[in-house]
Amino acid sequence: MGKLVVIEGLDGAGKRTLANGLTEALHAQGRTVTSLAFPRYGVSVHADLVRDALYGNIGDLSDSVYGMAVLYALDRRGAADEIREGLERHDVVLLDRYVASSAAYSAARLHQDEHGEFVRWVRELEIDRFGLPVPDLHLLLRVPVEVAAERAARREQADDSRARDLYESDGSLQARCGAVYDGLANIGWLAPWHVVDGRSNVNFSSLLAPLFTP
Ligand SMILES: Nc1ncnc2c1ncn2[C@@H]1O[C@H](COP(=O)(O)OP(=O)(O)OP(=O)(O)O)[C@@H](O)[C@H]1O
Ligand SMILES: Cc1cn([C@H]2C[C@H](O)[C@@H](COP(=O)(O)O)O2)c(=O)[nH]c1=O
Repeated sequence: MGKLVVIEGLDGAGKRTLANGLTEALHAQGRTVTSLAFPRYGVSVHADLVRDALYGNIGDLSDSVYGMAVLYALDRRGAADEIREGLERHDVVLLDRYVASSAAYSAARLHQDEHGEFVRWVRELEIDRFGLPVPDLHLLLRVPVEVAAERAARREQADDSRARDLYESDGSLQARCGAVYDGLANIGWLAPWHVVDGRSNVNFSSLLAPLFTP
């Protein structure tokens, strides 16, 4: 049975870049990896509705924290079998964002913390009710909010298709979200968390070692 590894962090933190590095490091160790990134834009109708809402194209939908969270959750529910199959066939299923993204962003939008009502609700919905697989490990890619914002801004300049959405343009939301992520990591919400400093060079071997100790 493979390991379910989830990368979490702020918009622009460098999650995709870390996922690519980890995949290379796992391949270099002779291990097989399959990856998914949530929301699954272009694959899931729920994810595409999320994108429309994040760019203000579905009226007041994005005002509803729970409405948005249900769309994110349905996207993941639609991927549950693929994740389970991936775990049967591969050493690692690597996810760029998962249930903890909803916990962190939505709690931050509601000005709640890791102990709040929303975090409890999202676990009940996605894990208990939808039966989504529980991660073996979260990697929290931690960078100061200003660094993440600067990286997102640079990427926006370089790539027209990556214009910042409602959440990405909200600096105060990103700051609160960073605090909720820290809180989730602190209490080991849902699964173990390992904090990765996104400003230093990542030591992939030491990140991966705990996953494969006999
Ligand atoms: N360690 C790093 N140092 C400097 N720049 C980086 C680093 N990691 C990523 N970047 C750059 O920052 C930008 C954002 O990186 P990336 O797309 O990996 O972030 P992300 O967390 O996946 O973003 P999002 O959640 O918004 O999709 C990219 O332009 C990337 O090249
Ligand atoms: C999966 C997921 C994401 N979010 C937030 C995080 C981002 O601000 C946006 C879009 O994600 P992307 O990585 O920039 O494409 O949505 C969320 O609130 N809940 C989730 O479950």
